[in-house]
This record gives sequence, structure tokens and C-alpha cells, in this order.
Amino acid sequence: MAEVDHLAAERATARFDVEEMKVAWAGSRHAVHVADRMARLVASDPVFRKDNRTMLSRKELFKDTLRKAAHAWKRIVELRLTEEEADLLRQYVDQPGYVDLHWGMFVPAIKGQGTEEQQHKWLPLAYKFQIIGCYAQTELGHGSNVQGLETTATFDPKTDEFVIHSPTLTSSKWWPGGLGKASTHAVVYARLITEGKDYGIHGFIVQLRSLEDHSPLPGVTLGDIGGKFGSGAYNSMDNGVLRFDHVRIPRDQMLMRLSQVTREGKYVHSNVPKQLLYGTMVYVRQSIVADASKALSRAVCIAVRYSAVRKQFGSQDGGPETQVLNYKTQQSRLFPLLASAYAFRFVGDWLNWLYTDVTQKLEAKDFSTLQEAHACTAGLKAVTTSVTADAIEECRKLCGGHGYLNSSGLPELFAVYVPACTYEGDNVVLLLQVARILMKTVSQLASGKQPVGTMAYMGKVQYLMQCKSAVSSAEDWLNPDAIQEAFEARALRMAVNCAQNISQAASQEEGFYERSPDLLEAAVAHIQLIIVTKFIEKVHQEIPGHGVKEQLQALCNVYALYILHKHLGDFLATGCITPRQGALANEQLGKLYAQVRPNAVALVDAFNYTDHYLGSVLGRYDGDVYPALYEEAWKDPLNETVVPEGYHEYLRPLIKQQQLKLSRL
Ligand SMILES: CC/C=C\C/C=C\C/C=C\C/C=C\C/C=C\C/C=C\CC/C=C/C(=O)SCCNC(=O)CCNC(=O)[C@H](O)C(C)(C)COP(=O)(O)OP(=O)(O)OC[C@H]1O[C@@H](n2cnc3c(N)ncnc32)[C@H](O)[C@@H]1OP(=O)(O)O
Ligand SMILES: Cc1cc2nc3c(=O)[nH]c(=O)nc-3n(C[C@H](O)[C@H](O)[C@H](O)COP(=O)(O)OP(=O)(O)OC[C@H]3O[C@@H](n4cnc5c(N)ncnc54)[C@H](O)[C@@H]3O)c2cc1C
Repeated sequence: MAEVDHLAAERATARFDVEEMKVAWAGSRHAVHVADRMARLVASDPVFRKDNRTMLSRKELFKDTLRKAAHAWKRIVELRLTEEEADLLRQYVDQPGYVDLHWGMFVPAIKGQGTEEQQHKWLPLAYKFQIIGCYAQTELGHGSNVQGLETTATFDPKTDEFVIHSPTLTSSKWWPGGLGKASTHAVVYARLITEGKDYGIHGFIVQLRSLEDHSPLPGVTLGDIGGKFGSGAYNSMDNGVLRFDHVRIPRDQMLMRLSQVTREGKYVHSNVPKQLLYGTMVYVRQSIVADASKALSRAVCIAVRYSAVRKQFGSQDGGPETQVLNYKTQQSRLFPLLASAYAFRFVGDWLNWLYTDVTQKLEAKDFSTLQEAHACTAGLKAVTTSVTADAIEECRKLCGGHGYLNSSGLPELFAVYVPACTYEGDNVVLLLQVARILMKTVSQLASGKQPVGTMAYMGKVQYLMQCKSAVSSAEDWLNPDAIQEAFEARALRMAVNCAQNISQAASQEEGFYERSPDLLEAAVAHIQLIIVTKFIEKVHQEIPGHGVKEQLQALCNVYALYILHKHLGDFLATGCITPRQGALANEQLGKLYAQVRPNAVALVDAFNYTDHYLGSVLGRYDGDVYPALYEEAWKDPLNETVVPEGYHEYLRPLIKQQQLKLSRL
């Protein structure tokens, strides 16, 4: 706790119990406790220091990442941390590295696609870090189009081996995190060829480097693909390039849970949907949604605290200046982002539940919810990451000039976060997947097939296509049914419009291609409906703690009405609401901002972030921003000497030359 609390007055105006809000945010009292313990463990350990990160060279940064990963592992073993604790500890270390891919994709790929025997063999090695793994799918020539990958795995029945080969330059694996320098093994996705036939993409466990001296195995060419956007940020990760020259692996290193190749070379596909091959991506997409709320809440926490400290204008008569947080424009830019952080947190929890439920059904050979899992993970990943990336940049602007300093933490947060719009599926490509499923659902309505899950609202097509909002005052927009109806009608009408336009094209495929910009918007409308619905459902639950439910209710309304205001064109064009009702929604939004204002600092305190994790002089808990900014500036390597290096070579001769010229005049 800070000695001087410059934000004490702000904290005193909160109208709710912050400790209970921490529980609502984290999910349980236990979750608050564990997260708190792990965050403090990391913050108090000098090895995990990160304030100098943006000043390190790429090589120094990479070595620092290796050091932190090794130290984190040492602490996990020494303290006998549980899986939950270890995950949190790694999260608070807050530096992307090979371990993210080892635990986040390599292990899940083996769990999801390996047979029991394969899991038995490989997982214990991975769990103890006797091998380090990555996920090598994307190639130089293809990322989005997984079916277009070119690496081959040709079965050789003579030796009972697969021959892994990169036939072209574009088949080089390109991007996998941890591949460039750290991994000893990879799950490699390649075209399976046996008995002269190409059976498409399958996963294979391939050893890449010696377990003795880390040198690449014969036939394997490996390296890092080079520096990435921003200083520090994702440059701690060794995204890599990999080529195979006829590398042989035993047949049993093909991941054989979904399909098998027999000793004789026969291809056998189990009676399961082939899309299960994409299971690891589905798993990571749902975890990315949970991560979106973390990244967004960090940015918002910095911007809210700093906006409460920063004063500008309003004191002609010598009185106090205005806190920038009191400007209505600052509130209308910032509070929707605060509300979005909470909205993404709750929809992330729900998505995690959905993922677990679908996984259990898959175990029981029930594949009926696979499409729902794909649509929700793909769509929510796309919307939450796009909004979060834009929001971090908005928070930087909300912090004025100081937001542009590395010490604000925002440039690095943006640089590290923004590739989330691309990795694990480009957001446009993923939204088009949602749109395809929407079009399929609309086309099935005529046959009387009742849509289920998050598409169930489409079953009310007769009503939703013609309903008119009953809102007649600003307060009417506080009724969740009014919001729900408007969002459902907008999403359905946009989808039906697209379907009608597509049906007029020469073919379904051509229509889909021509109408894809509209389809993207329809997919976004559907996903926003899911986020709003899950927030409303959350607020309907019993939520303990003085004032907590009321605050969440206000944030839920802010989120919904902000989306309505921002996409007013959609709501008006589809005739769901009138221009007058749109204006009433905006009026209510202004009232809600006034309601949020006295609670704003406490609402970001509820995220319970340590100063170490926030990594921002502007977002400090104690609000003592100016001495920290001043002190931080002197730490820059440029300030190590008063006269800069290069003065004698470049500045002095220049100045002297000009002086000489002037003296001749
Ligand atoms: C310095 C530090 C400072 C601060 C730090 C601060 C903050 C850090 C904060 C946050 C960090 C954030 C997150 C970290 C967490 C994790 C990330 C870590 C690292 C990132 C690692 C990245 C890894 C990767 O990118 S791996 C590669 C991913 N690749 C892709 O996603 C490829 C995308 N393409 C596809 O998925 C497919 O090709 C496709 C687009 C879906 C098309 O597939 P296909 O051609 O086969 O299919 P069709 O379109 O024809 O569809 C056929 C059929 O299948 C259905 N389908 C498709 N996919 C699925 C599926 N997955 N599940 C189920 N069904 C599916 C489709 O609907 C069709 O169905 P119908 O036939 O019924 O129509
Ligand atoms: C930081 C980072 C980490 C990564 N880590 C890994 C990893 O660990 N393992 C791994 O295998 N891969 C990894 N990747 C690769 C990543 O998964 C791909 O880059 C991603 O899936 C996008 O594919 P792409 O690069 O082929 O983009 P492209 O598909 O080439 O996209 C280019 C443009 O084309 C558009 N486009 C493409 N197809 C369509 C379409 N059908 N309709 C309309 N527009 C379209 C896209 O919207 C985009 O604007 C990583 C990437 C990054 C940036």
C-alpha cells in the first residue's frame, strides 16, 4: 500500500465495496487470493524486474527471457506450486517467451490429438521440461489457409517411417513462437502422403535439436525470423523459420487420435469430424478472449488513474484546475473501454465454460456443439482482440503526451498485444467463418430447423423481423429486455439481408464473395449480441457485496448503449429503432457516465494489479506520477553522460563550421 495516496479522494467517493468487486472480477475469493499471492511473489523478485526491458538489445532481451523462464520454473518447483499457481506466476512475469507455446500449444496439441499411448510417452517429458515444444503450422506461403500448407510427410513402409520434407521455399515453416532458438521439438503440420495419395494436413511430433548440445538435427534448418514491431514487446519471442530436407521420424510420431496410418501404410480415419484437427486453435482462441480482458483492463487502469491525477485548464481565478477525468469527452472515450473490459471478462468466463462443456461432449462422441464452439471462439477472439488493440491505442491518447513515453507502459502493451488480431487466425478470416455459419443457419430457418445455443434467437425470426422498439424515454433503455430485443433484431435483420442479397447472385459462393464486407458487419453484430447477452445474464445472477451489482448493472448498460450509439447506422438502417430512440439511448449514456465517474478509480482498483504488473509510471496505485516520470527519464542510457556520444564526431564540427561561416560574413 502506498504511503501517500494521491488518489485517496477518488477512492473515498466509490459507492461500492471494492474488495467484493475484486471477487466478482476474479471469479471467486480463492481466485483473488491466489492471483494476489502470485503477483506479489513476482513483483518482489529482482530477477523478474522489467522496467529496463525496452532499453535492451534483441539479444539481451532474449537472454533475459530465457533467464526469467528458467527462474520461474525454479520457483515453481521449489515452492511446489499447483498448475493454477504456476500459470498465474508465468502470467505475472509478463514477458512473451517459448514457454507460452510449450504450455499453450505444444502440450494441448498432444493432449487433443495424441493417442493415450502417445500422451503417455510425450507428456511427462514436456511436463518436466526434458523437451521443449512449439506449434509449427504456419508457413511462409500460407497461414490462414491451413489446407494450403505444403510441407509433406510421406510414409515409407520399408522403414516404417515418415519422411518430412519442405519441397518449396514457401513451404518453410514461418512464425512459430519458440521455434527460432529454444524448442527441441515441434508439432509440425504437414500433408500426409501414403500409398501415393495425399490425405491432407495432419500433425506430427518432430525432434528439431539435439538434447545434448542444442544443435539442429541433420536435415533441419532453423533460425529466428527477425525483429518485430516496437521495442521490447514481442521481440522477447523467438518466432522461427524451419526447413526439412527429407527428415525421417518413426511412424508412431504421427498424432494418431483422429486418424492412423497402419504398419502397411493404410490410412484409417476414425469416425470423427476432421475439424477436430483444429482443436488446439479453438482452445487457444478461447484463452485469447480471457487475455483480451486482461490487456484491456491494464490499459484502462493506467488511463483512469492518470486521468484522475492529470489536471488541465479551468482555473482563471487561481482556483484548482480540472481533473481531465471530469471532461465529458474524456469520460465518453474512456468509460466504454472500462465497461468493455468487464464485458470481455464475463464473456471470457462463459466461453471457458462453453469450451469445457463441448470438450466433455466430444469425449462422449457427441459432436453436435462443435460448430457452436467454432463460431463463438472464432468470433469472440476476433471482436475482443480488435477492440482491445484499438482501445490500448486510445488509452495512450487519453494520457496525452506522457502516454507516448515507454515508461507509461502503453507503447509496449500495444506492441505486444496488436498481433493478437492476426495470430491464431486473422480476425477478418475468423469473422467470415462466423458469417458462413450465420448464412447456413438463416438458410435452415425456412425448413423449420430450430437454431440452438447462441443462434437460438434466430428462431424468433417472425417476431424479430418486424418488431418495433417500445422505448419512449431515456430511462426505458435501462430495461435489459429493450436492449436485448434491439440487439437481436439488428443482428438477425443484418444476417437475413445478407442472405437475401447472396441468394440473388449467380451462385452461393459468388454471392458470399461479393457480399463479404456486409457479412463481416453481420458477424460483428451477432458477436456483440453474445457479449451483451452474457453481460446481462451475469448481472441477473446473485452478486454479493455492497453496491457491486449496481455498478456492474451500470457498466453493462454503458457497454450496450455505447455499442448501440457507435453502430447507430445499423440499428436505424434495419429499422429496429427510430432516430428518436437512438437519441434517447445517447442521452441515457451521458447519465450513466455521470454515475460511473465517482466510482471510476475504484472500478480499476478492483482489477487488483500490482504496480509491477502494470509497469506504468502513469498508472501507479498511489497516483504519485510526476516524481516517478522525472526519475524515470534519468534512467535512460542517453542520460548516462551529460555530453552525448557522437558530440565530437558530429555535433561539434557542425556547430564550429557554422560559427566559422558566420564569422566570415
Ligand atoms: C512485453 C510484454 C508486455 C506486456 C504483455 C502484455 C500483455 C500480454 C497480453 C496478452 C497476450 C495475449 C494472448 C496470449 C495467449 C496466447 C497467444 C500466444 C501466442 C500466440 C501463438 C500463435 C499461434 C498461431 O497463430 S498458430 C496458427 C493459427 N492459425 C490459424 O488460426 C489459421 C486460421 N485458419 C483456419 O483456422 C482455417 O484454415 C479456416 C479459416 C477455418 C478454414 O479452414 P478449412 O479450409 O478447413 O475450412 P472451411 O472454411 O472450408 O470450413 C470447413 C468446415 O469446417 C468448419 N470449421 C472450420 N474450422 C473449424 C474449427 N476450428 N472447429 C470446428 N469446425 C471448423 C467450418 O465451419 C466448415 O463447416 P461446414 O462444412 O459445416 O460449413
Ligand atoms: C506474433 C505472431 C505469432 C505467431 N505464432 C505462431 C505460432 O506459434 N505457430 C504458427 O503456426 N503460426 C504462428 N503465427 C502465424 C499466424 O497464425 C498467421 O500469421 C495468421 O494465421 C494469419 O495468417 P497469414 O499470415 O497467412 O495472413 P494472410 O491470410 O496472408 O492475411 C493477409 C490479408 O489477407 C486477408 N485475407 C486472407 N484470406 C482472406 C479471405 N479468405 N477473405 C478475405 N480476406 C482474407 C487477411 O484479412 C489479411 O488482411 C504467428 C503470427 C504472429 C504475427
